[in-house]
Amino acid sequence: MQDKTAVILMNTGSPAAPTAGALRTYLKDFLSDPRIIELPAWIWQPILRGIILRTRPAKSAERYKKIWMPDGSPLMVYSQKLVEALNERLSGNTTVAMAMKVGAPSVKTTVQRLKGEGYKRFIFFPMFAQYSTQTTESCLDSVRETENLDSEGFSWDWIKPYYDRHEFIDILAQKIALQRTAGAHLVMSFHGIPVKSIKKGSPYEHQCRQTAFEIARKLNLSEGEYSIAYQSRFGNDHWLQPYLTGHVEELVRKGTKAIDVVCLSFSVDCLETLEEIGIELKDHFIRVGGERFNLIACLNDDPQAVDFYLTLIEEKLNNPSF
Ligand SMILES: C=CC1=C(C)c2cc3[nH]c(cc4nc(cc5[nH]c(cc1n2)c(C)c5CCC(=O)O)C(CCC(=O)O)=C4C)c(C)c3C=C
Ligand SMILES: [Fe+2]
Ligand SMILES: [Fe+2]
Repeated sequence: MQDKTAVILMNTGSPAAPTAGALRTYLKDFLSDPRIIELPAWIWQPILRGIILRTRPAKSAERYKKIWMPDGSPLMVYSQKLVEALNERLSGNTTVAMAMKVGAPSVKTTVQRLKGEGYKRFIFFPMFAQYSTQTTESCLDSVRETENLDSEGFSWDWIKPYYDRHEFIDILAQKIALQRTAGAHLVMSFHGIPVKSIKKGSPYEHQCRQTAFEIARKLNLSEGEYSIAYQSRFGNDHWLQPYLTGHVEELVRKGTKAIDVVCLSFSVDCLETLEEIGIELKDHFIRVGGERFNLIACLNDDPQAVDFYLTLIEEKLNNPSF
């Protein structure tokens, strides 16, 4: 009989509550990750502790309050729904759980719990379609830091980025087609990262563009009907361009009055989609002269997405090299 296998969905994680105190703990952890801020600690930590952690927690808490759900942050609520949907479809020796890079549940506590329940094989599934050191690799760092995963009798592997998988493209194209508004320009938004990461060899930009081009091809969109932009710039470094805010201003200047925005770096809706795009960007678009703004939902626990994630999990389960 095969060893009991646990599949662990991974994401960045959310604060425990939409309060300044919880945000301080969360941001301290998040922004101390050398994958996120690639500066030597002796330069970065005084800035983080002396400036950022004095001002950002309260501001971020106000943003989280706007989108917080009765059961928690949208990221955690949708991730939990995904875990439940996948568990309903998997039987026998395989279970699905989640673990977050920052906050709870951590990889360490999740693995400890599952080991206690007799699980021997672990498949980690970073829920990011495009590879980046800031997300995928940061999640894998916490796996590597988890004690005894490589010890006798245990094994682990991970599911690779799926930015160009035809099932993924097909599902997204279908969702976009269903949620589009007539005559609107489609903005495909990806999370930004610093350009210096690309110069060091990150495939992230290439993978984002592949996702976008494949979706555009599937939807038969011509060049003027869609565009790519990068959201959420943090700090003063050069990040991937065009920056989303300036990009929508430019669209309005050129006469576009209606846009649909789809956020393709995220598997589930979160602060960065619901508040940053759905509230802040929408307000900005209307303020600068836009008329119709429509945010297309992430895949979340959509049944077709669940089918696709099952395919990726089953491919890994059946991989004899595991
Ligand atoms: C330099 C800073 C950051 C980089 C680079 C970055 C890349 C990056 N992030 C995501 C996805 C998520 N980020 C989330 C929260 C979050 N991210 C940063 C900073 C960087 N991210 C901060 C400071 C925060 C905290 C929130 C805030 O105060 O702005 C989240 C969680 C959101 C939630 O709902 O809880 C996600 C998801 C991607 C995909 C990405 C690069 C590819
Ligand atoms: Fe982020
Ligand atoms: Fe962000």
